[in-house]
Amino acid sequence: MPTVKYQRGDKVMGRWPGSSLYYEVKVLSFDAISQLYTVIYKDGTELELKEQDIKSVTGFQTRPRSRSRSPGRRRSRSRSPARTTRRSSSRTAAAVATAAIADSVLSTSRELKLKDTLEVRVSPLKETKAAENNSNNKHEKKEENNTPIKVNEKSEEKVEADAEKIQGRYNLRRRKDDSGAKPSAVTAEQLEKEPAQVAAPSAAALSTTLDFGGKIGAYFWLLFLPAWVLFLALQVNLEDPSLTNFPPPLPPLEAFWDTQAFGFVILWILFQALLYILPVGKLSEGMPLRSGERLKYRTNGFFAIVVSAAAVAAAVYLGFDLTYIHSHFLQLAVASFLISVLLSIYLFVRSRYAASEQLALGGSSGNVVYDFFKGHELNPRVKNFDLKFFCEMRPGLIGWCLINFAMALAEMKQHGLDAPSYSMILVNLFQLLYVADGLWNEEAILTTMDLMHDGFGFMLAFGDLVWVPFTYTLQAYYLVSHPNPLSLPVVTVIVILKLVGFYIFRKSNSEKNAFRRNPSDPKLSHLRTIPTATGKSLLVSGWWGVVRHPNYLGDLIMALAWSLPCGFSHLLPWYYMIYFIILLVHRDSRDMSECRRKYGSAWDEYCRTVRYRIIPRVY
Ligand SMILES: NC(=O)C1=CN([C@@H]2O[C@H](COP(=O)(O)OP(=O)(O)OC[C@H]3O[C@@H](n4cnc5c(N)ncnc54)[C@H](OP(=O)(O)O)[C@@H]3O)[C@@H](O)[C@H]2O)C=CC1
Ligand SMILES: CC(C)CCC[C@@H](C)[C@H]1CC=C2C3=C(CC[C@@]21C)[C@@]1(C)CC[C@H](O)C(C)(C)[C@@H]1CC3
Repeated sequence: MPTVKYQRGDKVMGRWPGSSLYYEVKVLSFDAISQLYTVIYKDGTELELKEQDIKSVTGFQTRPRSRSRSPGRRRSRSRSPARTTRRSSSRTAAAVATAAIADSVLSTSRELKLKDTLEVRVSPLKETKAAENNSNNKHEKKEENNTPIKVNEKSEEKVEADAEKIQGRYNLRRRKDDSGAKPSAVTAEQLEKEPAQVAAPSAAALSTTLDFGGKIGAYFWLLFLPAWVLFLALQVNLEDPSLTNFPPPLPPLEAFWDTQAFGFVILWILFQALLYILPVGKLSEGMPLRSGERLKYRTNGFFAIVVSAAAVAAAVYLGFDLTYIHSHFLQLAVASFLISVLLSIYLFVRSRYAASEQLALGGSSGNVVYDFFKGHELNPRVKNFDLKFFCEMRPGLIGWCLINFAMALAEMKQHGLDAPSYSMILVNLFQLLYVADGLWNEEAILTTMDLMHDGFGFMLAFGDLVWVPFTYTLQAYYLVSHPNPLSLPVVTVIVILKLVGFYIFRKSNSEKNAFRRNPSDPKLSHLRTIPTATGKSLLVSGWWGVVRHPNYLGDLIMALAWSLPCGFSHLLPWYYMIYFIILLVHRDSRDMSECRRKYGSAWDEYCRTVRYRIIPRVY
């Protein structure tokens, strides 16, 4: 850090975002582009601060306070993270944040009513202690959902809202670093005893660690993913689709391209775009961005799938042969691939001109190939048209159902059936339910990792436009030429399995979504939570108290129910299940690092309380 005011390793006073309180912090790094310092508080919480929010220890003076304060508040206020970690391990940055937020709110609003509420709110020692007890699996004392108080829900909401606003105003930024560093593992003692180690981590540790195998990985995935789709598309048509048939017979080069197929894909995307922009349905707010802004999204996905179904029915009625999709699967996939590449190039170029506030943290490695692959801009929009949201929820997802339906028609045509087979019906209905449910609850996608954290680049563009419609449909495609008759009892068992998975998936996703949208929701008041330094809490009972990713568990059970109708003669229809296990295990570990960095010791406490990641007592 050559020309910056504070150097790596300096002990300085850092303002707690949203408050006028300063705590001792160590400078870890400085980012010349964003002009932000990454600092570490004594309890291990890492934040990014602007220079104006940092003061040198020597020049620092405690602000004299003339306002009268209750003993509760005084006690809470007098503790810095530093003192806390040394004296009482129960005091986390969460408590500090609560005090800080309350302090700021009080400074700006002197309404007596709010102050009264905050007097209760800012006595977090007890609650934090309770949370700690929970973490030791004692759970005797129930921590209420709207911890630390359950006195005045209205005021609580106001405080949450203020906290959000404040965070936005102060541009609170987290450090993107996938090194797996555990902030909470860095104790005050370490800061005292091993300043060199903590204050000056290696360059490697400080540099942004890259997902997906880094730069080399990006080259690999760029080549492997399209090749893999091609491989599967060629395999599924073989009489004996098997890994032993490698390489599958390649068709002549000209067979890969069909201008008409390309035209159909373009038409489909335009049609979906038209439905997306229609002023029908709700305008939902996304989660607050770093700037504090909340983007609006037109969540009319269910309307889009209903209109699409009507349009497809009309086309069939008018004589369009949908089995074209079966016979031109490869050409449609190639056309979609081309579109995803063009889109990714556009996204990459525009990300170069995007303001730093609009970029995803960690999306920039400086390496063109990696940045192209991973995506850099968080919410690329053309006017109000959100490209990431649109691509993730519309053409590919609804296209998946369209292709499945076309496979059912192809099966009937190929085998001269009056109706599709049981296995085909199950696969079609199960996956239609999954997609329709996703579109019905479209707002919930706004609290998922992809929308909140990931940049939009090749990985998601390809994933949304090629991977989903052309690999998630392989079970239906497989059944066209590999019938698998099912008895009614087997059908019943598979249906029950699907419903169980769906119940877990939907309930857990809705619980988290409702909690993130309104932590004071009375319907969730029976749930225990852990407060965190960011002002957000973590659910520690209910679905999110069973395992850390109950939604993944439900999703995996559903995936099993999708493969079972295809039988056990080949591995290919089980491909989705295998891929999905790998994807979700990887997503879970990405999310773990992200949450650990975000929530520090509170996350570790959550992990101690909820020990298993996806499958209770197994994993
Ligand atoms: N079919 C498919 O191909 C795929 C399906 N999916 C499905 O999509 C859905 C979304 O998945 P994904 O985005 O990966 O992950 P989640 O919806 O599980 O989101 C993870 C986020 O939830 C929040 N969170 C974690 N633990 C808690 C807790 N205890 N209390 C409150 N909030 C918590 C954190 O965000 P914060 O604290 O910042 O709010 C965390 O980053 C899942 O159901 C998944 O199965 C996902 C990928 C592919
Ligand atoms: C190409 C890569 C190897 C992997 C790309 C991953 C993407 C295909 C998935 C990432 C997250 C997704 C989600 C859904 C579809 C698959 C992708 C895009 C989802 C929209 C499916 C429907 C669900 O109901 C959902 C919960 C809304 C899903 C959200 C995540």
